[in-house]
Amino acid sequence: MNPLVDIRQFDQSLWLDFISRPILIDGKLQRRISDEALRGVTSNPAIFAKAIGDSTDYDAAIAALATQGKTNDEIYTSLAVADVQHACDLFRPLYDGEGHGSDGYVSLEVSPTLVNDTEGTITEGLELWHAVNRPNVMIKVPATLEGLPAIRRLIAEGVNVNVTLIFSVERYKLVAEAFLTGLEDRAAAGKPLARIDSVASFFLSRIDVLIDPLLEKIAAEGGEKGTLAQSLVGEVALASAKQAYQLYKELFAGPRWAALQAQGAETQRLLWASTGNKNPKYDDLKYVENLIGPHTVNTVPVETLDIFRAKGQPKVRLEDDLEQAQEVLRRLPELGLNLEELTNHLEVDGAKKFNEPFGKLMESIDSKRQQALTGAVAAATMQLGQYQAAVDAKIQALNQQDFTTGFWDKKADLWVQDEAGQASIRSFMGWLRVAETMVGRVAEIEQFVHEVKAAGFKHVVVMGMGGSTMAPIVFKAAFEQGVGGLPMSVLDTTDPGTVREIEAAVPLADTLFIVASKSGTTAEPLAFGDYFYAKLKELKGDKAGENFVAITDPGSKFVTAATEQGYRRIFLNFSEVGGRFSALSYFGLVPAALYGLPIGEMLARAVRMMRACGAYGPVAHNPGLELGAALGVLAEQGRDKLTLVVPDALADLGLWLEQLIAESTGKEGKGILPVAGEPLGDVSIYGSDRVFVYVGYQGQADAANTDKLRQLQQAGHPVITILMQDALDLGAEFYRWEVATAVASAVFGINPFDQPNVQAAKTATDGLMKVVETQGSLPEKTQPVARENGVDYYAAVSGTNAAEVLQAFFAQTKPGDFLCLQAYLTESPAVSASLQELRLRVQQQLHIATTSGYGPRFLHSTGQYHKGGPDTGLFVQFTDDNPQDLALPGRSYTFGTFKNAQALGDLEALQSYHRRTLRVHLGSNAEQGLKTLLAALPKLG
Ligand SMILES: O=C(CO)[C@@H](O)[C@H](O)[C@H](O)[C@H](O)COP(=O)(O)O
Ligand SMILES: O=C[C@H](O)COP(=O)(O)O
Repeated sequence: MNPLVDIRQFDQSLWLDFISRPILIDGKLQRRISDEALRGVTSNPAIFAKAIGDSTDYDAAIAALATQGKTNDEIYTSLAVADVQHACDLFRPLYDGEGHGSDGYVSLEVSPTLVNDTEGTITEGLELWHAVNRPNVMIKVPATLEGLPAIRRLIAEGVNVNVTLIFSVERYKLVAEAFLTGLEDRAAAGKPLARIDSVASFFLSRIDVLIDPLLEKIAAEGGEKGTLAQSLVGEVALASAKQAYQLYKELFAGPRWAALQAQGAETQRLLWASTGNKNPKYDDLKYVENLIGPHTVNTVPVETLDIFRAKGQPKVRLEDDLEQAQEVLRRLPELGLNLEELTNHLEVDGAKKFNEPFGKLMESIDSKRQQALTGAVAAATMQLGQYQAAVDAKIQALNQQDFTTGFWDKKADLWVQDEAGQASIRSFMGWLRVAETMVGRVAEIEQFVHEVKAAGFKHVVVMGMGGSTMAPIVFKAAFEQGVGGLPMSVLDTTDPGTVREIEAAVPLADTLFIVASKSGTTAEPLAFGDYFYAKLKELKGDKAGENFVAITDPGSKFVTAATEQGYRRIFLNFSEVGGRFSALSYFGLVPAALYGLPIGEMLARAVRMMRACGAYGPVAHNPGLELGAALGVLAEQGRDKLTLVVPDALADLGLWLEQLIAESTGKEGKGILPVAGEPLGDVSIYGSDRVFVYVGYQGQADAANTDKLRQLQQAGHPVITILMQDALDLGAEFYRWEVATAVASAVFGINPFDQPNVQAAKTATDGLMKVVETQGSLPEKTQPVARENGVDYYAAVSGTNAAEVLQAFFAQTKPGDFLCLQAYLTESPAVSASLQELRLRVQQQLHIATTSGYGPRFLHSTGQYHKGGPDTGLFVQFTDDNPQDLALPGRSYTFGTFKNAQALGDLEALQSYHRRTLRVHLGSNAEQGLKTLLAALPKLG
């Protein structure tokens, strides 16, 4: 038995007189709707003042909006509208459902400063109605004399109106009249009347708060009047409500009403407001239990609602003792109390009670806004030596051409001149402002996180390739798991050993699997999804879908598949945001939030960088443009190896930067090669093809790196340093680097947003998989040139043993070349250490840049540069026997075969571009095989 539910049998609707972002996010409001028959929400300026001004819950959003240049009013409206929209969405099933009974509404009030301004109220009422853009919002308008014409007009416009601040039966009559006339105006204009709902909010406890002390004073004087006064104490509010209800019944009967009703009109129900008891002598439920009557609403504060749940006695009482109620109001004048005058005072006071907290709220927003505007983005220090003049000239030229304005206007001719290229560029520029859009989606994502935790999930696995998983990889390394977050793993390889490791490490039934694929057609994430879905099916049968979430573009085929498989949630990203530019969209932010990171703050920092880059008006220095111009000019002058130096915790930032830079710029034989994970060595080993970029933290000494960087700079190498305040600045840095990459691409005159060679490799792999499906295995076309100690060497060079093949292969090196290690192996510390050793030896002996990546991850990243960039790479591909292979459910091949196809497809692609390649097959034990190779490696150079 729950009185909150039982009260429904008396056709009384309970609404909640409160809103705040936490109750929207943490599921509390949803639970009240689903479990406790809550049927609506009212807000008012004082409620928002408490929610926003007295908490830090909205601070990140305020900072982001402030940085966008919004005024205090705009910030308030944006926050309130977002919350009301969110609440409206939670009530939408009720509103749309058959038993809606005119419920399912959320009220949003016009500014309290408009209390005596008819036109202002109409304008703002319409603005809020359109801004919230939900059929189940009610716009609250005060019942002042100036408010009445606004009510009529808004109703005539088809806006749902909650008339607030009604304190007397006389005024209530005028309110109902405004409503009826509004409906008549609308009918006369030939517009429909159905589903235009309105409530008249009659304020109760405040009446007793005002009148009781006056009565008590008279009572204290004694005599007949004293006795009468004593008998009226605590009776006036309820008596007013009862009389108003009788009037309601009268007004919404008879021919006038019948004519409107025939056109589908609903009555304007009475809503009891101010129903939290303020007098400790009275029962806490005085203004709830006594006002239960058919077709009425009571908006109840949280505490009162909870008391009603605990001990409420629902029963119709609104028409009890009607005569006595009339008597109360009739006899007041005998005591010299003029109710109308007194309630006028309540109206003035009511306006004040909203205006004062609202004023304080605006002051608090103002100070948070000012504070946000003082925040600066991390400065990039550029020590460019002999290149400084050329870079400065480029920056000046870009500024003269007003590049920043053109950039924000999406002028594609800043990059390429052909029409098709320009159209493609324009269609991928959604990333420019996606962070702003996501500021408004933080609450939605955080609500999802609460839902996932409430459902008992203990772990998250993000599965995808390239841009769809890079940001989560960076977050996992750069941050500790956040308070209240879930442990997170990322799967971005078809390597069966790694799939097994993840499967063994997570509690399957309690793990949430996120399948992230923009296109929804990439073979790897679909395979991961199929594999783990089959596992979950074994555990949970038809409920397997509960453990799956999709992030993909609208309209992708994957949306249909995920829907059919009953995925818990599908987040639709934005088709105009490309994969490697998607860190600040659902792809990065959903995993980040599940991992417990404050995504609102991260977005606020990103927006700050947007501002610095000119998103909200001209800037003297655009940090994204300046970095991009420097990288572009340096690359054109031969410094095309961007050597990234970072403290340990930021190691994986290199993966993200590699993809962004290599995949965006590595095409048409041009590009910048990101070199990540190469430890800094002696100055003498570096050629004149390097630019060094250090990304670290302010105030955190990193002497080993910074000393070496100083020496490099003194030796004439360009060095760029960016020092973040903390890891949350990654939001800003993602943005800076995205702009810089786009600008560097403009310097080269290429389209930064396509990846033709990655697509070609995907297509080649798909072709090979078709061969596997029809013939049962991959074609084995070549024989090794050498075979030694269980390791096979495949190359175009000749040699009779491993050392000779390696010698001949590396003998092809020219200054300015780079070594690229491609490991289609299970990632492990031992494998990584051997790869690092190989890099180091080559770097020290041949003085070339070295890169290393695990396959197939790098195919979706640096793979573009390998084939599309300049012909300066020496590629060593490592494969093994996939000793721990795994079957793929419903397919004729295994993960291992899939991975082999990817390696083979890419090798063929590299060779078709005449790249220098060496494939080393390590046999059944990759760790051992790598050691064998290192032992065979002769002195080079
Ligand atoms: O929306 C409404 C009425 O429509 C309510 O939020 C209404 O403003 C509140 O019930 C009152 O402001 C609360 O008044 P009180 O309990 O502070 O006297
Ligand atoms: O960087 C993107 C990868 O190629 C994956 O693409 P996707 O998100 O469409 O699956």
